[in-house]
Amino acid sequence: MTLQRGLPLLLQQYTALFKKNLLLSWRSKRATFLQLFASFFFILLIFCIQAAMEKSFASSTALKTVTDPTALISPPIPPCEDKFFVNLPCYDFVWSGNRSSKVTQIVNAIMKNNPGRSIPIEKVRSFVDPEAVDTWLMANPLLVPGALHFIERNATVISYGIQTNSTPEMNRGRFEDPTFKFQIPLQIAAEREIARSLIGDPNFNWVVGFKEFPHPTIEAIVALDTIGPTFFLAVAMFGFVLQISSLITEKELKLRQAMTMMGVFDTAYWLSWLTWEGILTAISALLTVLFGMMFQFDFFLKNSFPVVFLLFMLFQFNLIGLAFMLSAFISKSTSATTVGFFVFLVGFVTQLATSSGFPYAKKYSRMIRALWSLFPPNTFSQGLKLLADATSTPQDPGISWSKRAECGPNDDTGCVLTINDIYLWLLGTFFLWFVLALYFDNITPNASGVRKSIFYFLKPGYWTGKGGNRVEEGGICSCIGSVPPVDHITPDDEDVLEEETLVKQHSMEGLVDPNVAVQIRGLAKTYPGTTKFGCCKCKKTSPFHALKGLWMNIAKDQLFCLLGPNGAGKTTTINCLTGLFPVTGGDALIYGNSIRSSVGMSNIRKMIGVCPQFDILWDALSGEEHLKLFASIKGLPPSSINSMVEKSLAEVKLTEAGKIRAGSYSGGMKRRLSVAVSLIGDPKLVFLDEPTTGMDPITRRHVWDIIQETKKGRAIILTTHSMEEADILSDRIGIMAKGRLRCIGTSIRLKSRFGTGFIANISFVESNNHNGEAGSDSREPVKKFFKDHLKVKPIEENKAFMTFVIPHDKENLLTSFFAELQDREEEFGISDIQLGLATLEEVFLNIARKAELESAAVDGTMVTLDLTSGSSVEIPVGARFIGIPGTETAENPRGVMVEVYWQQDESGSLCISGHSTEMPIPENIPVTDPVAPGHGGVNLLGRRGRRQVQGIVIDPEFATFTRSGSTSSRRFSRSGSSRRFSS
Ligand SMILES: Nc1ncnc2c1ncn2[C@@H]1O[C@H](COP(=O)(O)OP(=O)(O)OP(=O)(O)O)[C@@H](O)[C@H]1O
Repeated sequence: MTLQRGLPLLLQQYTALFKKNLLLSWRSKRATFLQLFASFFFILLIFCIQAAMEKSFASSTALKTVTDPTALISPPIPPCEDKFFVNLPCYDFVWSGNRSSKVTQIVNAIMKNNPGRSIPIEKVRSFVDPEAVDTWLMANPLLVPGALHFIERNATVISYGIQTNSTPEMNRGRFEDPTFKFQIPLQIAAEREIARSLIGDPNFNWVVGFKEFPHPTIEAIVALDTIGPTFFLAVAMFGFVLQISSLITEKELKLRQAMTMMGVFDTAYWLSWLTWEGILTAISALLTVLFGMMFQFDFFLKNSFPVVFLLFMLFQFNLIGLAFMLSAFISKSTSATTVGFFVFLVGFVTQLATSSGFPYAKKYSRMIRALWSLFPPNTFSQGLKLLADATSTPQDPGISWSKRAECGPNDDTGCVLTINDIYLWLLGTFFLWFVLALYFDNITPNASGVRKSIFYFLKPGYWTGKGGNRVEEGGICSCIGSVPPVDHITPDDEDVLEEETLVKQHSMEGLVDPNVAVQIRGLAKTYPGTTKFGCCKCKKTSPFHALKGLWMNIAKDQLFCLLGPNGAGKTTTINCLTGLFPVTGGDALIYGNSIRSSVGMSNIRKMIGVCPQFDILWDALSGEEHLKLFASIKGLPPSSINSMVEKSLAEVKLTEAGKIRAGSYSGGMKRRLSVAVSLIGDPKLVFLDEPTTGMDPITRRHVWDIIQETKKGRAIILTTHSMEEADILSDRIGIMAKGRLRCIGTSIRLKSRFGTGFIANISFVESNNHNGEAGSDSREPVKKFFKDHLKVKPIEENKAFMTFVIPHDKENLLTSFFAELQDREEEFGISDIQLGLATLEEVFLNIARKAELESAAVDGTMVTLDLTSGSSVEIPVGARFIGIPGTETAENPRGVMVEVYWQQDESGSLCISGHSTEMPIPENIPVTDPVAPGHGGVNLLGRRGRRQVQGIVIDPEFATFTRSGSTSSRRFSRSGSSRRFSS
């Protein structure tokens, strides 16, 4: 099948990714609804706030057109309780000058003649002079709204003064003007009653009226002006947070990494997000303007539609660019809301400063304005201000499209920025964010801690596609220490050495065997140690050699199984081969393409399929959609995608579930889908990293069938922790430990070379009373037969069967031995004889133990073996047979020993699971102590502070003893390759 390349592939990827984005938004309806319709709720809120404000200012005639103003005629002195803020009991007014009887009469007349209400005596208080009033006021705050001070100068002159608080008061949105409410009524009353007193006519008519000018509406209440910037920033935050969260989720779940492995173009990835977010932003801005018009805001009605729409759209689009850039620095999708909240808070504060005039006025320097305008909420806030100013009074016509580059009539900033300038700023800063987003995306470490160099764009190869995609490790702010070289160790295993020699020979001769799919040439990977400089401390990690030089060939049409304990370097090998990690040394050729060259790697990506250890799935997409997406990314011809996807789903038995979202799949279904993804596009080389993890036995068998089927015509590299899986599926197995290949070959070869030997299972006929003998006695002859001929005892026995382990060195005796045993089956009461090789699990454990032992020898790692006898000895990690010092007796002149059983803990390290019963150390067994010379009885300080004895290490090569029981339960599986001797 010819895969798409170049521009058609870019377009195909772009379309598929765009569709993926659309589906993700569609599937998270609530979030998308909020992103699009949040403006409705905020505009409704602004509308309500505006209505409330208009209500509280209803008495203000500035908000109305006044053609026939009504006069305010001789307003009465109001009761003091009407004052907004007053302490009770209060006084309607106080006065001074009470030594004058004339003045007292005048005040009495004021109280009596107050229009509409006589003022009672207890509501008025008199004083001698103004100083006495001041002293009283000082001691009794908020008890009276005003004071009158009278002085009788002579018979025809009475002076008066008024004392009131002139500060207007606000209470719950109402406004109290002390001049009109208290001062003027007091003034009119005082003047009226002084005049009547002087004239001597108590009914003298004294009427004073107040009337404002007729006027049109002078001002409008624009709530949008004050709260608009904050509210619209909040609206834009929904899109911002969702965008950051989508991008980071794809990074966090390594979906981005998986797409990269499949050869996605960065351009297609970013453009697909940009277009989709552009569409959402445009719809959201359009809805904002329409809702604003629906609620009859002058801001939206008077300013021309494109002017307002463009401001909202460019602002939200700009924030999306900012989200792209910030996403490069965030590694957890849960942080998206925190980042959104932080940006909102900063925006809120800077918008407050902007609305107070900073720095968009001539008095501020251009530089400050430019820096301030980099943050989108600031320019947006200024844009809103310009549009709000242009509609602040009913007479203002708003800004039309043609006048967008002109300063408005109400512009009090000295015209430093027009709405058109704001568009240009928002557009310019968007491109700045976008370019920075691409740059930081490349130079900040991805989920695997890999990034490009900070000057990657300066390398010509980056632009020509020939190089420049090289990746390195460590954070931008971390210094990578020098990487110590890996010592080359000649493998001690003959098969590994042979493989290495063959590959080296091919490599030197420049030969590539046509049957070889992958040739690994001394692949080495060292994770660099880094030094991170924090504010108070310096964090150092040392370099770690994860791969120490791998040499091997993996043939076409072959399934190669890579086994090894946790941390052996299997995933690292796969990550290096798939180009996710840069290699430190060596190389690998995949169908002749070097993984060290970018061109080679881009060719390799087209011919590989990868099923990583983790599931590369979007919860919201169905199985079918996943396969279609990855098929498009790989460049399958569009016409073949549907049929290919159907076939793949059928292969992994997901046809029924194909339309269901992957989020509701079980763990096994997800793994099967990941396997299907790796096989899409008929890749020539497939990497399966623990593909059956988490599957039930039935599903696992099914996936094995799929793998068996797909083996034809392609190479598969499989890693697994299931020995059964490796045994069944693999053509060849390599076992790695501590970054090195420890053995390589077919399953049978490994079992025969590294297993304990042969396992013989003898089953007995049901009647245990054969030949008249009873109970276990009936089996004694069989035991004796094994002991006499092969010198082995049973490792397990019960009524029905016995199990013997026969060492390899007895192999030449086996044919005649089993022939005789078969002949005497009836005599021994045997119903079935099975002979098998040791299991792969045993091989694996032996190799892992050996590697641990080696590493313990280098590191000197010792552990304490607590013996059932109560004593304890220090032994090297991984040692199998241990002699106990000080146990020499006349009967056992060499002392006793135990076999130590090991298992791996959660971190993959070996730990003791038990030991056998003590047995005599046979004659002529060499004993070695790899850790401390002068073995046997070296005294060490034990973990409880006691002196502890170091055990004697006995070389397992010579330790061909039979086991006679153990302190831990050990089961020997009777599966594996076996020869069957059946009666
Ligand atoms: N990015 C990294 N930085 C530093 N060390 C790492 C990094 N990735 C892996 N390692 C180390 O490299 C070693 C090999 O890891 P790797 O994941 O290849 O092992 P593995 O054989 O695949 O193990 P498993 O069976 O658990 O998947 C481990 O000790 C691991 O801690």
